[in-house]
Amino acid sequence: MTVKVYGPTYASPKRVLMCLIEKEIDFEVVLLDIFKGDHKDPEFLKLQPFGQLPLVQDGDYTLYESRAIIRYYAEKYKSQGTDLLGKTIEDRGLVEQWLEVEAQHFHPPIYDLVLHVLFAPVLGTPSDAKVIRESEEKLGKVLDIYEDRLSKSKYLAGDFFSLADLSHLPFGHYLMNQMKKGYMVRDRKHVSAWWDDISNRPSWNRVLQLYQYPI
Ligand SMILES: N[C@@H](CCC(=O)N[C@@H](CS(=O)(=O)O)C(=O)NCC(=O)O)C(=O)O
Repeated sequence: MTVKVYGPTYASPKRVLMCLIEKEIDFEVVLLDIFKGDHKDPEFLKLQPFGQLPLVQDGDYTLYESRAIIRYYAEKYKSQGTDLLGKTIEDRGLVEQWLEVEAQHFHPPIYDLVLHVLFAPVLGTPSDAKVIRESEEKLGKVLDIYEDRLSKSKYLAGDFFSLADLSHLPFGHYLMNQMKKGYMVRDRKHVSAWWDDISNRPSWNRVLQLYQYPI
């Protein structure tokens, strides 16, 4: 049964697409338009009660929350494609640690920047300069910690590319491209080298080639 990924053009679903490509898992997609409210359609809400993307359907198994989905497939298909979880339980602990750091420390400020810098002008919602300034300050402090970590380790969890690195790509792409805030990465030598390494992976370039961002 082919995995069905809902909402491939949006950022969080791109986490899932990259994981599936790295694990050599076939998939098909279901296009939805957030700007038309497709994600709030009652039929979709029966599958994803929070009305967010992604959702995946794998036969009669349905899953949402992008980070849960990538953990599921990385584990289920551990023996094929790229090993994204490390070799030992200690490796796995560090993969989980940096996945949580991405979700709890990297994502919130960058998500606020995306909303206030990119989406606000399109949606006609407020673009709050104070939120933008504070989010950039918070993100800068997070990236300083990344700079220290990546001065000692090629990737976040160790000397291997993992889900932790992968999880940063969809919103990091916004920072480096649409938001034109690449200086936040380029001003940090080790973060910059790390970003160039992970964002040049064929799997990520395949995702970008297949499914354009909406903004
Ligand atoms: N924690 C969720 C967040 C998903 C999420 O915020 N998706 C956005 C799209 S994107 O920001 O990832 O591009 C969405 O559905 N937004 C619509 C909404 O929140 O109403 C995940 O990681 O799957």
